[in-house]
Amino acid sequence: MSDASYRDAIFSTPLDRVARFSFDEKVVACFPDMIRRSVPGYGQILGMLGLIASRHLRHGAHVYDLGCSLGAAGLALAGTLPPDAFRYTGVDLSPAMVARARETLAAECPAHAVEVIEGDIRRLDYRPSGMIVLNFTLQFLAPEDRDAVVARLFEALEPGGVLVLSEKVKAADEQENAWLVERYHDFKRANGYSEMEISQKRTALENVLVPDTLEGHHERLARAGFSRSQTWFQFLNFASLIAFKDA
Ligand SMILES: Nc1ncnc2c1ncn2[C@@H]1O[C@H](C[S@+](CC[C@H]([NH3+])C(=O)[O-])CC(=O)[O-])[C@@H](O)[C@H]1O
Ligand SMILES: O=C(O)C(=O)Cc1ccccc1
Repeated sequence: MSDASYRDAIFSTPLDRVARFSFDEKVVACFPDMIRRSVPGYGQILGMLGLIASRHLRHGAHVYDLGCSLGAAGLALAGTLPPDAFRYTGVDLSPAMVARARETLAAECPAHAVEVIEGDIRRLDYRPSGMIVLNFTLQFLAPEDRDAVVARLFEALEPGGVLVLSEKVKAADEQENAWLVERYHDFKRANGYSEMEISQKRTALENVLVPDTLEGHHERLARAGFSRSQTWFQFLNFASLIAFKDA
């Protein structure tokens, strides 16, 4: 097993048939580079997680990071909060991600209470938690599965708990959406992706990453029981929301 991280060149050669995007070994090997060059505001959102936790998390509470990939949210929390401040469970469906996340967290924050489990967030038996992070994960679930998952997360949160939900979003207005998508492609070009990479990845993500509107997210959070939710971050068509469970 290697802990090297590579530049994302997954869609850089022409493919006869572009397969559906999946979180396999090839993606894991270049994931930090891929997400940094492909998700506007990714680093800033992670940087805020520790600050949000230090304001909202009861000392020693449990935190879930659902669709944790390489455990970046766990690393961000451990970088801000002392070892006794929280217990962290990262969950991911991809065995390759889970293996790599375990190695990284063990090496980077050995004093913190962190674990990573391989599992499907649609079927997990959730334990009571003070904070739940869904950082760019809900967008990969089939739209018909999203309501039930968010409702179960509301039930798992303790009174006063928070859900942080980051997502690629679409605008309801067609012209507004087209402008955001075009500027997002400019953002990718500026980060070194070619026309071919942008277009082949777009094809690979069709029906795999299905964005909702921001309004759709707030409505779903309200249906799940959250009395209050707000958008605290947006950079082009990428946004992060926080939802509060009453104390
Ligand atoms: N049903 C599922 N159950 C569990 N995991 C899933 C499921 N479906 C997809 N995943 C996992 O959700 C993650 C989405 S990436 C999250 C980034 C991370 N949060 C980060 O802050 O770096 C987002 C992106 O790559 O744009 C992948 O690791 C999938 O295996
Ligand atoms: O790259 C894209 O087009 C995205 O929408 C973001 C992304 C980042 C990492 C994996 C899948 C999608």
